[in-house]
Amino acid sequence: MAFNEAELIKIRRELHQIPEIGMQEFMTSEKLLKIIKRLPQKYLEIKVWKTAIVVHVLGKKATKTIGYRTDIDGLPVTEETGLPFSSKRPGYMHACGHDIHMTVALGILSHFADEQPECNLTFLFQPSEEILSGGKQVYENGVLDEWMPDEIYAFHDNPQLPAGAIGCRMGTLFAGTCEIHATFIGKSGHAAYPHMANDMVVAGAQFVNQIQTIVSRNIDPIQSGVITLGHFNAGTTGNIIAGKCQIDGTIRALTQKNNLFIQKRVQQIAKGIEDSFDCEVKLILQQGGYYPVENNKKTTAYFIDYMQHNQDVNFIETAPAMTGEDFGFLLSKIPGTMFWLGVDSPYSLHSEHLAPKEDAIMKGVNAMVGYLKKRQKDIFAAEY
Ligand SMILES: CC(=O)N[C@@H](CCC[C@H](N)C(=O)O)C(=O)O
Repeated sequence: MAFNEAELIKIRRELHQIPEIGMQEFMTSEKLLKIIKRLPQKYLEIKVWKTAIVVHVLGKKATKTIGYRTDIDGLPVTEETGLPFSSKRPGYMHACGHDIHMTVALGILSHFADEQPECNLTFLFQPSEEILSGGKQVYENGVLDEWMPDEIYAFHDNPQLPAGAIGCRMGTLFAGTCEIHATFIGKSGHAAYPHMANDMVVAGAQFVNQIQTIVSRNIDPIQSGVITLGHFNAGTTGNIIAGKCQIDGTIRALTQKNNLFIQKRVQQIAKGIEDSFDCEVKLILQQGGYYPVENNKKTTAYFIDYMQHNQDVNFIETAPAMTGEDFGFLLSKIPGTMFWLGVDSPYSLHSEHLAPKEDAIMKGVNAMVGYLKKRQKDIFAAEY
């Protein structure tokens, strides 16, 4: 029997209590595996790679494979929701809702473990979406190879949409991102003798200010980009000149062209700081697999049409968002569609207060089971 709503909510709460960060999702992966092994195994084959799990469901007419991906990692956030099933791991939380993502995936899988699908289905329980591009790692290590999907789907939960609503759009859904890690190395010294030191607070502050001219002065205003430098650390106390400064941040752009252009400007500015402050700047720009999430024309038109015409689905056409997702990498290799699932919360993703509404879970499962059934039938009909 497919999991019912009460069973899924129980699973979600158990997963919520054991958040683990990217590539360290050991308890999560073990728990998922236990749940998957409770399902009828007749059509299933399971493969484990590090903390990733791939489940292949053998279809009746196994010529095509549809993929479905969920991420499984949590964040280094101290939960402050006050929920009775709050994180049991201090300092870690499912603050991006991946516990909801995993639960919906299990709900869909449980349906097709019970009722054999027409096409093959490949379910990917993917580690490390927030850091280290888990999707890229899985793909490049050949983990999907033997069950490679012909098309693939995934969602991200969205606190700003009503619980259970499906949001999507043709074209780009999310930005491509790139992490910035900049270390400024000068010379520390006494506050009274600046001429004998090389002050990295001043160099770092110049870097921050100059970076903020990239989007405002170099990007076409009709397009968009964001550079947020969320971490600045320098010095120890007020009367010592800091010889070192560490700045970390992230670039976001809706096209890969603009992302690469911003990366180039960050490099130029870092070089300029090095020259003008006579210091060393170690700059690391890390994009990994965080490409813009570009929805495939064909699968997305089909997806939107199905959701719009399904009376049980509250479909909302959404604008592009500056959030990032390493599903962008998988979509650069496999045609497919990413969408939002509304979870209705006044708090944003990554907030320590985020408490997604659980009635989104069953609505998400039903929408996707319905979609996958229809899609399989139509793929099969088109083939024969
Ligand atoms: C949905 C979401 O919040 N995704 C993350 C992805 C992180 C990308 C990477 N670590 C970076 O910061 O560039 C996001 O922050 O948008």
